Amino acid sequence: MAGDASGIPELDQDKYDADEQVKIICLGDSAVGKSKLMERFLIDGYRPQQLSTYALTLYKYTTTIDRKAVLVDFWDTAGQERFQSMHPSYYHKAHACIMVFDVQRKITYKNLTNWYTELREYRPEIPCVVVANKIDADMKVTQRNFNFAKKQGLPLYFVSAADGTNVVKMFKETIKMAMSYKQNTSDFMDEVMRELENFELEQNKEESLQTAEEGLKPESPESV
Ligand SMILES: Nc1nc2c(ncn2[C@@H]2O[C@H](COP(=O)(O)OP(=O)(O)OP(=O)(O)O)[C@@H](O)[C@H]2O)c(=O)[nH]1
Ligand SMILES: [Mg+2]
Repeated sequence: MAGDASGIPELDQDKYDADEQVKIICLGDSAVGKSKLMERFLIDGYRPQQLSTYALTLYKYTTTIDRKAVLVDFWDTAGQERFQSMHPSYYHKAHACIMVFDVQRKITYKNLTNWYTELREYRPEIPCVVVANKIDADMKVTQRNFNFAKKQGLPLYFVSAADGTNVVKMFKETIKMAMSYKQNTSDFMDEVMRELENFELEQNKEESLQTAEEGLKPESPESV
């Protein structure tokens, strides 16, 4: 189990001035290159040293889609053999998933089935992409058939965090999928959550109006 993420405060959307906020999670065995892919996308860089992610890392990224400012929270973790599975809060309210394997290690491809099963337990409907990483090590792999993605009807991207091939394309398309999921979801629980959020917003508005009105009331003669 990864570190308990439930203690993480909700990100402050206002602070980033975003119209929308989406959460994208990353899954896959240890050392498939999850963190390096984030690094490549977010800072257009890549440091080859081996550094395993400790429990959970959160990256924030802002972009504009259809003239809307979008704040993306990328969740990266060391999910892997060491922990077997993720804490449910990792999946909580995620809008898309990037599932990575290493084209050089067959076991990481086989384990996609386990990651996918767990993902669907918590998030049955969110868009998910399959990412075949490290193609720089052997370009021939792009000719091979990776049937898992096809069988599950998921998009498959051949990428390299080391040289950057397809990294931006994969992330941008995933962000778009996350946005469109958020806007058009038919997931019942998500609808309920959205209603609740709207309800809370309305309530807060009413409360602050009330406070403002009270502040405007003339002081009663007794209090003078
Ligand atoms: N050749 C090659 N090596 C890569 C690529 N991406 C990552 N690596 C190497 O693979 C190793 C693991 O990369 P990480 O990004 O730390 O893997 P991770 O999936 O985040 O691993 P955990 O944090 O343990 O879950 C590092 O030594 C990287 O340099 C790639 O595209 N090509
Ligand atoms: Mg990592």
